[in-house]
Amino acid sequence: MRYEELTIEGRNAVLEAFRSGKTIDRLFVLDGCQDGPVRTIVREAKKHDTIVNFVPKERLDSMSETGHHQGVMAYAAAYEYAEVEDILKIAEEKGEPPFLFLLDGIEDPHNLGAIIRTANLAGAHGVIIPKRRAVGLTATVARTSAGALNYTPVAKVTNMAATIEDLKKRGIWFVCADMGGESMYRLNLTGPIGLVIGNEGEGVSRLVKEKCDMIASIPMKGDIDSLNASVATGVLAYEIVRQRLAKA
Ligand SMILES: C[S@@+](CC[C@H](N)C(=O)[O-])C[C@H]1O[C@@H](n2cnc3c(N)ncnc32)[C@H](O)[C@@H]1O
Repeated sequence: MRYEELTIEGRNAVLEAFRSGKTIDRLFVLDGCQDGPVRTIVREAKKHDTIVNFVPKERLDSMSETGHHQGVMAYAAAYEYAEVEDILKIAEEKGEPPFLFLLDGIEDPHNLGAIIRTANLAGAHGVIIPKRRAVGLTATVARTSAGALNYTPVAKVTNMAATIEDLKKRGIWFVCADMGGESMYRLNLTGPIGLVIGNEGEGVSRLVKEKCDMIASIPMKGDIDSLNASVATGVLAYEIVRQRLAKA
């Protein structure tokens, strides 16, 4: 495991962090804020022996990375990046064929957070992101994931193409999401699978695309050229879920 500092902002994200057992060092609450959800969070903090600081709005605003603290912020001791092996182990323990998301350079933290949220709810075992030229696990990512980041492991790798090559040897098939591929409705997406999603501007890099076994497209009928990366992830992930359920 590798560690990074993490600021958690927003009521839902902070509450989920407590409930998932994450170690929260300090909780900051807007002075005078006493409504039900905030009282629940403060109760959780006391249960976990977390220091609670009541601070003025200006202090919270100056600490906030996202501007959306909703009167509640927390410092987590660390965020744990998983290893790819940890993700495979989760699939094995659940007795399920691995279902992974590989993000080839997502830069927008809102997209990454939304994708982690989808990964969690679609039953993906983990998310793999590259070390360079991509957003990492920031406070905005944590907040946008709506707590999913506490449950869905995220691994960082140096070389996405090499990771795919390695995982292919272990029986995982890779489907590249791209506008110029085969309709996703005609592909068999039921086996151990890695869904590869491209960068918001450049799409999936040539090297990574070449390593993939299939290229899947979501049919588009409108006038513009592509879906948002997190929307495309959601649509494809749920086609994978549908096919797996239909086969079960
Ligand atoms: C905003 S798109 C990238 C658009 C970029 N201009 C390009 O030409 O690739 C971000 C990613 O979302 C996925 N995506 C978007 N629309 C898609 C579609 N209709 N079918 C499959 N994947 C799609 C792809 O993985 C794509 O790389």
